[in-house]
Amino acid sequence: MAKTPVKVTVTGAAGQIGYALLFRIASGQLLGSDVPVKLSLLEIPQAIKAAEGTAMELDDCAFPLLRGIEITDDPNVAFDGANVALLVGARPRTKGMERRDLLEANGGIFGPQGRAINEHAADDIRVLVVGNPANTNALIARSAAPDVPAERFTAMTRLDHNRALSQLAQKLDVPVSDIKKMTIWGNHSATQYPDLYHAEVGGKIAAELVDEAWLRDTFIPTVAKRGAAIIEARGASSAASAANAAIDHVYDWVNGTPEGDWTSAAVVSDGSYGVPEGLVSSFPVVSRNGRWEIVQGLEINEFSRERIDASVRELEEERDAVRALGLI
Ligand SMILES: NC(=O)c1ccc[n+]([C@@H]2O[C@H](COP(=O)([O-])OP(=O)(O)OC[C@H]3O[C@@H](n4cnc5c(N)ncnc54)[C@H](O)[C@@H]3O)[C@@H](O)[C@H]2O)c1
Ligand SMILES: O=C(O)C[C@H](O)C(=O)O
Repeated sequence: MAKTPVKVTVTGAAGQIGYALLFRIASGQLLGSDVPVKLSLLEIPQAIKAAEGTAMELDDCAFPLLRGIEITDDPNVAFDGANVALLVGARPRTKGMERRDLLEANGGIFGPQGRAINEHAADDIRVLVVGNPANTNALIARSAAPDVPAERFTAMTRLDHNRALSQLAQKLDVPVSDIKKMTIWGNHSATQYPDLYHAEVGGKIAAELVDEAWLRDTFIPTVAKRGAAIIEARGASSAASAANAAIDHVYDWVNGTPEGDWTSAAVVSDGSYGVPEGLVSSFPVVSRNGRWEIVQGLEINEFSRERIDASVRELEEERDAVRALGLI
């Protein structure tokens, strides 16, 4: 029997992540090689023409799973019947812009998008926020969508997770596939905490396989500041690796994480590990039956506690700032 196409809405579709993402979605890598998709591209009016150009290229790939492309500058149209929403488009920080201005400008994007999702998306909508500041943008969108279960709003820390896997694999000279149970805690920012006290390599705890100075002074800052290092090297922020992480996040969410392992995602906190309820914070998670579940019962040592708390404090400050602006 023919399957109904899944509607995937991508905002900021004409941007650099959009360009790295759309072809992979259309080829079946987001949801599965037997799942037909319809793409909806949301852009600002000035970028609609560029989005049309990308759509022409998508057509020219003749992807068997691609069942239609819609291009619009209206969130109510873009999210109408959407099953998956990838919120990539955001207002970048420009020269002279204060953090408050950045949060306010993004509130003007993610509030209306959250409302449009609330009113028009399909009942099974799943939202991944990529655009920065990703965790707090997800909080804003979620607050604007009271009728959508909170668990459907997530923000992306899978790129940080993948970066941590690669850094550790290179240090230990092992394939990435030998590493299990990596965790990113907190915010997608320089305060994030990549945790080696639960990660396992060949069944051994990773923190016991590296010296403490490397863990503290090299591993953590390299992972946490990798985004800035990419910008410095490329002259533009990460695009293909960010798109890859978005694909990994949604694929696992829909299809489940492998037994005996977990991944990292920023989800709405239920109070686990002392993270205040409602904050969108990164945790170790598994996906079962299409739902993220926070891995429970991990022992958190003092070193980890301090770092998780520092990142969560930053999330609380961002939450308080958007609350003061009336955005949540
Ligand atoms: N979470 C992560 O791990 C991660 C990693 C890399 C980049 N990012 C963030 O992702 C975002 C996008 O990055 P990029 O490199 O693609 O940027 P980009 O500037 O190349 O593209 C952004 C696109 O968003 C569009 N846009 C702006 N406002 C919009 C709106 N209201 N509705 C729809 N589209 C809108 C712009 O027209 C532009 O085409 C940035 O905020 C970046 O910081 C996050
Ligand atoms: O866009 C950025 O500021 C960096 C990005 O979030 C990244 O982690 O690569």
